[in-house]
Amino acid sequence: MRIDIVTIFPEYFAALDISLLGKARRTGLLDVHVHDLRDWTHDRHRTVDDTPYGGGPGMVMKPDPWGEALDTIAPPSTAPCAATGGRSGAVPRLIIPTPSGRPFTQELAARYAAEPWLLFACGRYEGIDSRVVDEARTRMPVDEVSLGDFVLAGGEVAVLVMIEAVGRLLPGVLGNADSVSDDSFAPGAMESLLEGPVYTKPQVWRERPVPDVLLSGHHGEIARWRRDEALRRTAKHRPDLLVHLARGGLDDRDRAV
Ligand SMILES: COc1ccc2nc(C(=O)O)sc2c1
Repeated sequence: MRIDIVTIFPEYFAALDISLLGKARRTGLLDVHVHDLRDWTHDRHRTVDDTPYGGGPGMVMKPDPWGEALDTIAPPSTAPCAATGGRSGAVPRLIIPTPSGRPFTQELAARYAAEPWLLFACGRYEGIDSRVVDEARTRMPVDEVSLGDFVLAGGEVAVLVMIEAVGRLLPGVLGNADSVSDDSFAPGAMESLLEGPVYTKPQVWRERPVPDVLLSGHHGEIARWRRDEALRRTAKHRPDLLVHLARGGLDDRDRAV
C-alpha cells in the first residue's frame, strides 16, 4: 500500500518510522511519503492560510497550495510518473480528517486497508478551503472523516491514528494475524463487542489471581467466559452497541449474562 500525507508539520510523522509501521515500511509492506504543504507556496513567508470570507474567528487554509500539492502527488493526467510510482491511471482515495466528517470506524479501517493508495490531507486552523474538496471529488474518491465527538488542533494526530488502525490490518504487519480477528469491533464473533480482560504471568499478582477458567485448559469454557466478559464490558461501557447484537448477534446463553 502507498500512503501520501500532506501537512504543514511533517515532523509529526516521525512516529511512522518506529514499531510495527516502521518495520512495515522497511519491509516494503507500506510505502509512505510525507509532503510539506509549504513546498507548494511561492511567497517569501510560505503562506498557507488567510482570513475567512464572511468573517469569523481564525484562518482558513488557502486553496492554491493544496491544489498544486494534489496535482503533483496525484496528477490529473493518467500518464505514469514518479509521483504515482509509475501507476498509469491510478488515483488515490483522498482522506481528510475533520470534526465535521463521517465517523472513522473499524469497518472503515478495514475498507481502507483494501485500497492500494491512500492520500491524507491534514487540515489546520479552521480547515481547508472547501473548494479543494469539491475540485478533488471531480477526479478521485474523497472521504471527510472524524475520529469522534471532539476537536483536535489539526488533522495530523487523526491521520496517525487512522494509519495505525489501517496499517495493522495489512497482511504481514502484525506478527499474529489472530490478534486482528480478536479485536474489538472486528467482523465476525467480536463485531459490536468490546474486548474483555486479558491476563499474563504471574498467576497471582498482589493477591489477585488469574480467573480459574483461563487455567483450566477447557477451550470451549474459556471461549464462553471470554464472550461473557466481552458482553459484560460492552454493556457497561457501550450499551449502545448491544442494540446491534440484539438484532442477531445474541443467543439465549448471551441473554443470561
Ligand atoms: C483543521 O483541521 C482539523 C481540526 C480539528 C480536527 N479534529 C479532528 C477529529 O477527528 O477530532 S480532525 C481535525 C482536523
